[in-house]
Amino acid sequence: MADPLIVKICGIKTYDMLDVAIAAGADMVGFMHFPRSPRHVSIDELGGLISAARGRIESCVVLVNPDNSSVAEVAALGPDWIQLHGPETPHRVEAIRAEAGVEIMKALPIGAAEDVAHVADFTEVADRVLLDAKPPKGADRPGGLGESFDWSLLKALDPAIPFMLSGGLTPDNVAEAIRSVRPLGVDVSSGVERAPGVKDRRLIEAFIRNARAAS
Ligand SMILES: O=C(O)c1ccccc1N[C@@H]1O[C@H](COP(=O)(O)O)[C@@H](O)[C@H]1O
Repeated sequence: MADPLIVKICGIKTYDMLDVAIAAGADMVGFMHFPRSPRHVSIDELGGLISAARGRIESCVVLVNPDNSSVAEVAALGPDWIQLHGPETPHRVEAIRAEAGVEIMKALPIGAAEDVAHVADFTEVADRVLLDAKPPKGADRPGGLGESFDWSLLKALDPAIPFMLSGGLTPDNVAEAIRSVRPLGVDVSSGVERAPGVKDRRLIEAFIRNARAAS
């Protein structure tokens, strides 16, 4: 039997929405620590949210090209995962994993066949890879833009590489995404919001329901 689908709800900022994601059956929640994001939470807020998640759901802090002191500061809060969503090289991912002592998810931007070829460079240095849409030139952040990518590019990916899928997923397209690319898991942020940074309970519930039904 195939492993159960992992569903991650990212960009949670409030205790209410953390409770909603848990009650709706999510497996992971993500907290953004990146000031340019509409989902940014401060270090103090992160500490509280990670504690509230502990033992109830896996927590993941999303960082963009962090320096060693940010990694240490976040790792000390005890999240289950750190997601690296910037231009970190394989060497840097390996160093951060050693420094942090928590599981590392490496987000990789996919926009063309050459990006798919690059995924294998990260499978040994990260605990999991997350394939996201490549942001358009001039974007002010590397993710969380509600943009999807051409999933057919993933036909070229080595089928032995498990991956999470993100980028523009919504309650309406998540089932099709799962049937098309058979990911290990799905990750959503914008698609379960009613405005940038404002999560919506009904959208979270619909996303998880539709994802489970397709898996
Ligand atoms: O959410 C953000 O603002 C963000 C900023 C910087 C890096 C990553 C970010 N979000 C992550 O991007 C993917 C896809 O998001 P979406 O569903 O397309 O909005 C997801 O992992 C977000 O957490």
